[in-house]
Amino acid sequence: MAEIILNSLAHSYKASPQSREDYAIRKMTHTWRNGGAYALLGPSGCGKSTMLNIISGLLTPSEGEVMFDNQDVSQLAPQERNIAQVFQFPVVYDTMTVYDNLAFPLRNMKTPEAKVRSRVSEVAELLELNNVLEKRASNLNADEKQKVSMGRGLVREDVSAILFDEPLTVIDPHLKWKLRRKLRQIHEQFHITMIYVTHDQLEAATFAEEIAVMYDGAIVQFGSPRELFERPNHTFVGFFIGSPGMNLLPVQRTSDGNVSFEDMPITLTDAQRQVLESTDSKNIKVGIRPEFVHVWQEKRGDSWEVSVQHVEDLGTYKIVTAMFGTLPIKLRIAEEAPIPQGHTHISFPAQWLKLYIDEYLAGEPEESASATGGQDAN
Ligand SMILES: Nc1ncnc2c1ncn2[C@@H]1O[C@H](COP(=O)(O)OP(=O)(O)OP(=O)(O)O)[C@@H](O)[C@H]1O
Repeated sequence: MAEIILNSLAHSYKASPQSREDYAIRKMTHTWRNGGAYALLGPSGCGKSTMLNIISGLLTPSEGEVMFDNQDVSQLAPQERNIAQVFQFPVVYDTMTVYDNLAFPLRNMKTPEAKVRSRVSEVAELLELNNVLEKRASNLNADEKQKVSMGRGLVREDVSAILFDEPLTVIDPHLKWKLRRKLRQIHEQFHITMIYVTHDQLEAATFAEEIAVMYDGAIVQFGSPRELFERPNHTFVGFFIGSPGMNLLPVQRTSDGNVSFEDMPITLTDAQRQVLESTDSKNIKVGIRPEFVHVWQEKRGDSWEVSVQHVEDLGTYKIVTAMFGTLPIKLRIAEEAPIPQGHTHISFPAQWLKLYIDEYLAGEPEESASATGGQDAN
């Protein structure tokens, strides 16, 4: 097991990168603590696989260092790094039995056969592969093959970390949930550093204690699922996490230090006003999650009227789409709440109204500051 530090890391697939766009990973410093269960979450093409391959040594970064427990492993080959990697598609030896596939990484390290037996049977039991141990891998279905791939990652006790690159893609939907829970259980049992790449927020939240959200080659936030939900550090996190994502409203400054959206004044907190004053950026947004918008039957002093466009009944709650000025916004209302018709009134509780300057969260009270990715500018 190891703490993994990515130190001023950057990667470009181009021989002589010129601009920011030429980098698949923009310069960043990030620590994956020893024994943590992490998810690396982001859309297609944001650099997740590139980062995993740099950690495992399949790829040498163009800049920066990879440290395992203070040892610089940047120049070490994958086999010297003691990392297990499970890919999207199964990697098994078709001609071997399941038992021999699982035993392979241990035998490679000249582990005594008695130890191989006990470890293989432990992992086979965890992954419910006991009944197929004597089968040839070529006779397995896709689910079973991927379980064998995972088993080969899990069988060695001495690995520094296990990296999973969208490992459940080929797995039958009803088995996915079960396997995710299983991986979590395995983590609790063995406390191995695990990094799990996915573009699915639910998958990330069920597996990980902490999630690194990656966007455009950078980790834009690193935090618990709750932190990402309640305090998105970047507009992308607000938009990407949650269902539906955060409402983001482009706003203008007003002469009293607050902001307005399409001439509707929005009052900020003192901390938000202060930080707004300290910059002259014109890229200003406010964000509020559909869950936190207050919906009122009657007009109130601090409310705005919106016109209801659409109500989607999702059983335990409803999602209302309403026009706020010219912008459609989403409101989440409880199952038992009256369904707004025609026009309704909304307000934004100060605690949940977030300010974004140049897409990054600004003006939050210090004590609620969450961990961030610590990315350098590039
Ligand atoms: N071998 C390569 N050569 C050139 N460019 C590459 C290569 N591999 C990835 N890229 C580019 O690097 C960027 C990051 O890709 P990467 O595969 O790391 O993203 P990802 O988040 O894992 O995406 P996905 O979820 O689709 O696998 C993308 O723009 C991609 O096109």
